[in-house]
Amino acid sequence: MSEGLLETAEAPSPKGSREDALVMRDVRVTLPTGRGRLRIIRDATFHVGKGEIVALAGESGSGKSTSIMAALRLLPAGAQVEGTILLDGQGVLAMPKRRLRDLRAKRARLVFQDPWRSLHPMKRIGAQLVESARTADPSLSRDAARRLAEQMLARVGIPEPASRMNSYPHEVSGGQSQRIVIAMALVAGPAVLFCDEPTTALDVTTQAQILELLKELNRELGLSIVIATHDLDVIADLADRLVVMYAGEVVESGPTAEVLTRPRHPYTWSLLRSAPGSHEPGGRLHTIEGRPPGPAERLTGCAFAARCPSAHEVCGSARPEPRPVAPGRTAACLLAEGYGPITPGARDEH
Ligand SMILES: Nc1ncnc2c1ncn2[C@@H]1O[C@H](COP(=O)(O)OP(=O)(O)OP(=O)(O)O)[C@@H](O)[C@H]1O
Repeated sequence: MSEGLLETAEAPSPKGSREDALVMRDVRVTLPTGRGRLRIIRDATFHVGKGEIVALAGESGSGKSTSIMAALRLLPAGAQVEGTILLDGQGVLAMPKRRLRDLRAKRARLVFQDPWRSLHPMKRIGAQLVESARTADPSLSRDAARRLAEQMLARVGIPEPASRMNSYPHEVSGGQSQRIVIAMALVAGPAVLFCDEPTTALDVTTQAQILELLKELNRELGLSIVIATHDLDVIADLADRLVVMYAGEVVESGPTAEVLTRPRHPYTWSLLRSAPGSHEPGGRLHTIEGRPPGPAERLTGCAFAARCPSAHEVCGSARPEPRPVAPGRTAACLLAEGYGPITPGARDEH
């Protein structure tokens, strides 16, 4: 778990520095299962700059949630995490439990897909907000915490916040609950907000409103946001940078607009092609054929090779490492550098 290299990094590097909100470097996660210990994350490297919104994208099971839980050290008992994780400038993996709890109460907060997971059903909303504020700052008086809670409820768009404080979670809608969960995070004054599919359980209109709220909070408070999603449409408008994951690996990363318009990894290209809204002129929606390899499968080459429209023979036997392919961009594809941008039918061209 060496952090030596990062200590000397001054300017933001492709792999991040202590100045970043989050640095994940060569992170490997294994989990104990009925089938033995399985490797869930393989050498994942990415960073989230201060004030940046970074999306983790990929199909279900690609390792987005596990990466977030590893960053917060919230993985189930028995999980083994190797590599380097710096959250708000602090090494997470060797951190004593008390400091870790402090970090999670104040500086790094998590918003789940299901707001009910964060709200106590039997406690009034106001009491939960006050508790969150006072856990983060025990010097805060009950009155000051209530005022802050009301302010934050208003900030996230809850009408009549003072009277809402007296409601129970079951008395508000799903969209409002998610706003309340975000307010619960905000009263702590966090530096980083982790959002794991924060809008998947919501209807389309509410989804758009929550995403707009996240954007505003990022702009106004300088909040760094890490958002896991399998929905490329969601991130296109929200994220500054995109980290694409496949089978527990980071296969591509870079500024969102660039990655979405000129993907350098065939998986990103396939994902884009399969996204709703990217219909071909005939109106056909594509799906990526086949399935990603599971964590129990032994890989000799590229994890995407079996499904890749551009695969060469070498892809089945050589494992690609993420490499810089343009300023601020990486791709883990043997073809990304030597063969230029990935396009349909690329295999036929070589
Ligand atoms: N506690 C666990 N025990 C065993 N395997 C797990 C556990 N948690 C996750 N996994 C496995 O780890 C892999 C990555 O899961 P993860 O939930 O991180 O993916 P994801 O990209 O967030 O997917 P989703 O979009 O469905 O949430 C999957 O193969 C999953 O089955």
